[in-house]
Amino acid sequence: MLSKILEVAELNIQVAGKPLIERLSFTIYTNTLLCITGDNGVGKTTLINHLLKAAKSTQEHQSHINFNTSFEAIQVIPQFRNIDDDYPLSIQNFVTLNLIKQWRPWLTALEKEKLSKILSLVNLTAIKNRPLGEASGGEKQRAYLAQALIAHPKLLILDESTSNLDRESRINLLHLVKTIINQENIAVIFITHDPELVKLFGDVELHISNRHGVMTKLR
Ligand SMILES: Nc1ncnc2c1ncn2[C@@H]1O[C@H](COP(=O)(O)OP(=O)(O)OP(=O)(O)O)[C@@H](O)[C@H]1O
Repeated sequence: MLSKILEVAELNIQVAGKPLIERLSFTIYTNTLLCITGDNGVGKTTLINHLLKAAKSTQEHQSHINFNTSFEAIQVIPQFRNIDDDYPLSIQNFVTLNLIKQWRPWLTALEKEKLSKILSLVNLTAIKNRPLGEASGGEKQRAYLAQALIAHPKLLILDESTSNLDRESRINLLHLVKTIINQENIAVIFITHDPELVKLFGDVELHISNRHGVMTKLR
């Protein structure tokens, strides 16, 4: 059964004293890929930052934003990441960064098993010892995905994660995300400018324009 992960009701967001988003309402459920679309500058990233701030806040004043999950169960793959070509950490050590709370040079048997399962899920087992800096764009995105997934999120947020990938890699990544949504019963918010991906993979679309959001059920 689908359960509610987040409910937004009549939300207004201002930046620099000016309204950016007005009276936005939407709900996101588990096993759902919600695509957020809209022109550059309509406020997609600002909306996500606003939601995350609300999730982190322990105060009850967030009556317009109701998370049914803890802040710890939300993972974000941001739009930009500083991974240079000479970034030395191996793919598996990069993924592990989100697995253990305090650094130590070993993993327990259970942690090793988790790591191996996730690396296999994102098809990175064969190159797990390769420095992340040497990985291709698509492999890097799969490593980011693995790093997020190893924390067992209930909500995963992808901010334009496919924008630097070619068409085939974009489609492969979204195929993988869809598999994970159904396997792990999670919800995914995917900010994108790619109408083909929305059409092929989106369950619902939240389109923002002129400060307002319109929800469309896609399948
Ligand atoms: N702290 C801030 N102070 C002033 N303006 C801001 C602030 N944060 C964001 N903005 C402005 O709010 C608008 C929305 O920005 P945002 O990055 O959320 O858009 P976006 O829809 O994610 O765009 P893109 O598709 O280009 O990533 C932009 O005009 C931006 O310059």
